[in-house]
Amino acid sequence: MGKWAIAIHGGAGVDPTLSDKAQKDAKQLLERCLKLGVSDLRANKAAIDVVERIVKELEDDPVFNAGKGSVLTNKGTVEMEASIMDGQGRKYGAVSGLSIVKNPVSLARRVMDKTPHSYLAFAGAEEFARAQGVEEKEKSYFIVEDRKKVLNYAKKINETLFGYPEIDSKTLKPKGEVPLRKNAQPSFGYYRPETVGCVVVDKRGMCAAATSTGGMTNKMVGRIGSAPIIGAGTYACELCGVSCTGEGEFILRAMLAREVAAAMEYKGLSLKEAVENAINKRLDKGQAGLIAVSNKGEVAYGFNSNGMFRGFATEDGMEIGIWDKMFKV
Ligand SMILES: NC(=O)C[C@H](N)C(=O)O
Repeated sequence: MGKWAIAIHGGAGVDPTLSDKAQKDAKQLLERCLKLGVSDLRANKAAIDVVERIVKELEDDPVFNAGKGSVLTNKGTVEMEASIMDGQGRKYGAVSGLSIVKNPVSLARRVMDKTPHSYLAFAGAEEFARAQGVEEKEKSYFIVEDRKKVLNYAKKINETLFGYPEIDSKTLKPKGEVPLRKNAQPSFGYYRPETVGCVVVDKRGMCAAATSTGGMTNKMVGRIGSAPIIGAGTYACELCGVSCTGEGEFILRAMLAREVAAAMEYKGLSLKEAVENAINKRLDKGQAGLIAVSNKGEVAYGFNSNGMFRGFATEDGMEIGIWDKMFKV
């Protein structure tokens, strides 16, 4: 039997004014999810089942931007999306435009397992969800108060911002100078990214990846980001599993997740080298991060944002971090 490994993220780009309590809540959630993943892996569960289970947990908790607690569109609605990929056979399923499905990642899994297709969106995806009997919730279940405040704030200020301005968490106004986006691309703010993802290699050396998100605050209704797109937000093959987070438009252009796998496959780079290559060379613009595992049981991560909620576990232990440093737990 080979070495298992698991990594999770709760989004790249962290509000610099994030309270200690919010940081603690995020770390506790990451730790709880890692522990669940570790016990599943020790019990010989398959990588694809573990990534689905852990992303479900992350969706159910309002701490991050996925499932309950998703960020809001420019119309104040929720449009969730998710994808899952099994490295064994390179099978993939994705969903977008969900407003009542409790666990988008599980619907993505059903698209992969139970349809001849790979990707369902909006009304068709929700019709499929109903036919499958997956759990649904009222629209209000997904919307938490804090996300409304952030949407109002995003609407009030200049929409062509780059990354995070320093935000005073009480007044929700920028502290000091607001960094203006150079070469503005997407014309919406970038607040509370916090997408979630999980990558796993199980004891048999099988890799899997899953990513789930509400997208970006103030996104146009109908906008699809990187999280559900194969090769951009999520990728898994025989060599590795990758989940990305950050400014979707740039992740899409870079095909960031596939870039890690391709560098390993065709250039023979190690997992760590391939991750560094993707973050440093393929992301010319935009803030993003990613987590990855290899079929040898290695873990790697990288980000060019001011931080990334993340954690990983191997037989050697468990580490969690938000800013530059990782801490053993
Ligand atoms: N925070 C994120 O990771 C957002 C996601 N990549 C998107 O573009 O929707």
